[in-house]
Amino acid sequence: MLTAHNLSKSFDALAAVRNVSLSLAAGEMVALVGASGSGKSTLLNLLAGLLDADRGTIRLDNEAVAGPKDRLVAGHPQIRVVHQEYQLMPNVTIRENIAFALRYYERTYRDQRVNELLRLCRLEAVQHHKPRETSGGEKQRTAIARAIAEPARVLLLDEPFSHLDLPNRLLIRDVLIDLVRNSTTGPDAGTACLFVTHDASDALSISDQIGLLQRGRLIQLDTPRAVYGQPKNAYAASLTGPVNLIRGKHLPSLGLPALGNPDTEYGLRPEHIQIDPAGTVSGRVERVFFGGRDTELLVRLNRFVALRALVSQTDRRIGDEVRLHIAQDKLLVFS
Ligand SMILES: Nc1ncnc2c1ncn2[C@@H]1O[C@H](COP(=O)(O)OP(=O)(O)OP(=O)(O)O)[C@@H](O)[C@H]1O
Repeated sequence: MLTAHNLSKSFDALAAVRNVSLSLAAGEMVALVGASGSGKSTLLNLLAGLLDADRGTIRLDNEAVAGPKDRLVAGHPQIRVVHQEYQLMPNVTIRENIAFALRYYERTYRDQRVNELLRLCRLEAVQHHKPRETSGGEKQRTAIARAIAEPARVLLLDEPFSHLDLPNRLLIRDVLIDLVRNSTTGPDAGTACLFVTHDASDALSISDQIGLLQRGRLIQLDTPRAVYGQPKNAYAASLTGPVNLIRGKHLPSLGLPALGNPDTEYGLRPEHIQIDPAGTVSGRVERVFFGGRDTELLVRLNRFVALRALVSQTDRRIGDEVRLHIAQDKLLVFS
């Protein structure tokens, strides 16, 4: 549906987006993940038609999405964007900000739809406040409510959950999932959503595909399971969840066979290292990170190697000696 082909964008000498191709299908959620400065917002603005690409093309169905230099009004009417700064109108209320997106609709429908969006995004209590009288999370939810007020083909969201507390984060995640999943069966069939996030758990849990950006390049685009289970490199592994990075020369101290170049990095997810009295290596607990559902331990094996292990036992203390079982077949070998 939305297809980008070989997109590139530089700011002077800095190549912010390099030769990126991707496509979004109707009913699909795609998460864009990358380190700060890796080009996520630039790519989002290119896809939205808000920034002119140096090279490459963008198409929505069969129509070219033009950049601002070729349009009277920047952007595309069927592509909605939520920026990191929200861009709310400062002098009108939250309610009026949302209603503005529905200004071409008849009054009764508009009022009813605004009420529905206020309820959906838990904004009823602040509907008569101006943006400056609301919290960061309320502003963020207003920007999202405004973006989803009427059906669109594409939603592009730049860190849509960054200011939300956990209950609101889960709420808005559900709102977006429902909207995107149900869009293919409704009369206005087919919304696709691409969202930028720094949070691996959001990317893994609600997207159909994760795109990983590294210094402007899309280094991996695949399902959450594939990206988490077979990350392309150490950077991809670290962005998608906790990982132990181990140099080849240290593998034997983990009871693993030496592989390839001694300086090559390998990865091991903490959940693949377990406390086991029959385990092949031993170490001393150096830190304990209580996580509610489980606990992560930092276990020092020797001067050079300390491993994070995800364990269900919550009674381990700093200084405890433990034996570890390492799932050898789960060693991440990067391409
Ligand atoms: N208008 C601009 N002029 C010059 N450089 C820019 C401009 N916009 C972005 N950049 C640079 O391009 C690179 C990519 O920026 P971008 O905002 O796309 O990164 P990002 O991945 O969204 O970062 P963050 O996660 O911190 O928001 C950065 O080095 C940034 O400084």
